[in-house]
Amino acid sequence: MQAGADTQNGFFWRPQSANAAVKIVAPEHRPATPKSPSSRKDSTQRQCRNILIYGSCKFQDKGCIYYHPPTQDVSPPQDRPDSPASAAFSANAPVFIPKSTLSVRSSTPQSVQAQSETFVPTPPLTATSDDYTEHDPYDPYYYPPDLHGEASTDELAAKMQAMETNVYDMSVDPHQMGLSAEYDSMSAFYPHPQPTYVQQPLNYHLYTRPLPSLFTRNYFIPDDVREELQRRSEIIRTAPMPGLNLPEDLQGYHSIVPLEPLVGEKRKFGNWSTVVYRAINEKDGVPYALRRMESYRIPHVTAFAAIEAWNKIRHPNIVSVKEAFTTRAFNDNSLVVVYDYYANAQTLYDAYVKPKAPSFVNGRLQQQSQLLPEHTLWSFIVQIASAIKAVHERGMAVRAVDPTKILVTDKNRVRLGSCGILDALTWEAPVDVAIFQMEDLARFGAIIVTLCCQNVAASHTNNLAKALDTLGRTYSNDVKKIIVWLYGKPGPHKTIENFLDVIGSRVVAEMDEMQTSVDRLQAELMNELENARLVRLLAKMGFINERPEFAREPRWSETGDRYIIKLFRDYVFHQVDENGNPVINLTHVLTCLNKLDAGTDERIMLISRDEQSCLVVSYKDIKGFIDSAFSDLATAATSGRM
Ligand SMILES: Nc1ncnc2c1ncn2[C@@H]1O[C@H](COP(=O)(O)OP(=O)(O)OP(=O)(O)O)[C@@H](O)[C@H]1O
Repeated sequence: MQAGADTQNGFFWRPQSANAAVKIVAPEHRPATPKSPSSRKDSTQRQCRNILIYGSCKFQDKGCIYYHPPTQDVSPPQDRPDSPASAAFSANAPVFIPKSTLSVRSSTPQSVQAQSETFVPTPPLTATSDDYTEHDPYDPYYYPPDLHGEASTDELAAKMQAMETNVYDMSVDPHQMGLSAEYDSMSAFYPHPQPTYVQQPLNYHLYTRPLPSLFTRNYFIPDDVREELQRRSEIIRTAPMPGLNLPEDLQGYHSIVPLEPLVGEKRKFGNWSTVVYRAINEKDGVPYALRRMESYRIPHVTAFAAIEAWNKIRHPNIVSVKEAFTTRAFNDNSLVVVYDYYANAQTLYDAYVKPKAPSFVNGRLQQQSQLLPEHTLWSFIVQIASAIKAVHERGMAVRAVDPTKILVTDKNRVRLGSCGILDALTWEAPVDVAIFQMEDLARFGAIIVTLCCQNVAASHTNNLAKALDTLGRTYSNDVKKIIVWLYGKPGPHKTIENFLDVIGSRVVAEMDEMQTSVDRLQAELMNELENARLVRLLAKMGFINERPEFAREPRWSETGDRYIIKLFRDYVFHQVDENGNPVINLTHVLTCLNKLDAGTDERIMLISRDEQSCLVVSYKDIKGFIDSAFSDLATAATSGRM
């Protein structure tokens, strides 16, 4: 049923809610009586507004021309404009005649905005007749001269609009908004007592920066970041290849996928054959990397003590060790060590040392240049040094400082992997941690040479002189110095702490880079902050709106509360400008949805598609209608009716 179909009174009214649709009609032209050319002339027939508002009129006996009923007839104003009683009163009010044009469908009228509770102080109910001045009670667009001086109605409306924009920001000083004159004049208007403004609690649902007016790129996650995250997400979800004959369940891990080829030459870790798998833990649902040492029978449970020690180390440049166990699920005795999994990770060797296949550049097949930029090299040096320091400080040694055991898990982010395995495998051998720590430093030097020369053989001690000569052509003297230091003879001063002292300025530079990177990511996060909840809200509205099975249901027709949801959808998405062109304004959409999600008391005017009726309703009400409609749908779905 269309609005206005209620032929009896020309507007529909729903007693179950405080909202009322009001039919829009052309202004009624009352014939002027010959005796009263101006509307003021019949004012003695009309009740004085001061009586309605303040209970008395100080000009009653001083020439006020309006009707003053006997004292017992006067009931003081009790209802706030937004109270249900007041709303019911307004529902039965005379036909609403909009003053301004309604060519912009569903726009919030200024008259509604002007009702904003936050900034229009309610006059104290105890006000005496001395506190106000005489005014024309029958001009609904009247503003006291004090309030706006010489400003036009439009100017004042614009200021009210500005106040509306900041209505939720209680921290904003009205004087900063250029409203000082209005505020001061309002104080003069209600001098005794001053109205008290209650500080509302902050509503963080509204504290967003939804400023994009169009769907420009700047407001969304950059393509490269999104693609990388998407790729990782897909890799995590890749299903295991059929026919690999892998166990379905491995001590609480399932969906086992090998991360390296199972055919061909077996990979070696020292003397042991090894394979790395990705598997999902059934308890937490998180993917982990499982390194399996094939055909290895652990002689004693004390070998696991080393894994426990590694389990306690948490460092941003070390792949954390979760647990270790033995298994016969692969039809042999295997030792499995479980690590954190980094989707799409590469080893340092694969990323920067392994020769790449030649590729076509400008139509020519060319060898790909992989030369590591010096600032990236220093970043790797600082990160690896920091990881080694964390291990040495605990009286342990890494023992797996090798380009094939260091993972590149993000752009220029490296982590020591495969930690703890050698400790578990060689638990019986006598341990001299100091020697292992010296070895860590020497291997660290070898990694730097390998990265600079892109050749593992260059890092062998007998090739060092030639390697230094080669890398000296590309890299600074500082790089050469630290390589010499790391390859140097062991001694009490050759510690990772001293090494970090030597490269102190590079550490500071790396720290700056990290902070900048965190800032950048946080900025990205800010852009994405609201998306999740707004998408949920949009999904709800999508489920509710335009369901064909509800086409004939009374609750969805123009008299039902769910009709409001339809109109609200139009208000949010289908606005048109004064020329009838669609308004594509993302800011408007985000602002509306944020207010809807927060369920604010702010009221908006919804207008029917035929522009024959309008409805003033708060976001809070609309939120309630959407929630109830959606829960009805959900109930119907679960009970199998849909
Ligand atoms: N924790 C992990 N998270 C994600 N991927 C990993 C993890 N550990 C290893 N990998 C991946 O598993 C694959 C095999 O790892 P592995 O350490 O055996 O490297 P490799 O290049 O095969 O070295 P090697 O030649 O010594 O066997 C590599 O592609 C590596 O990126």
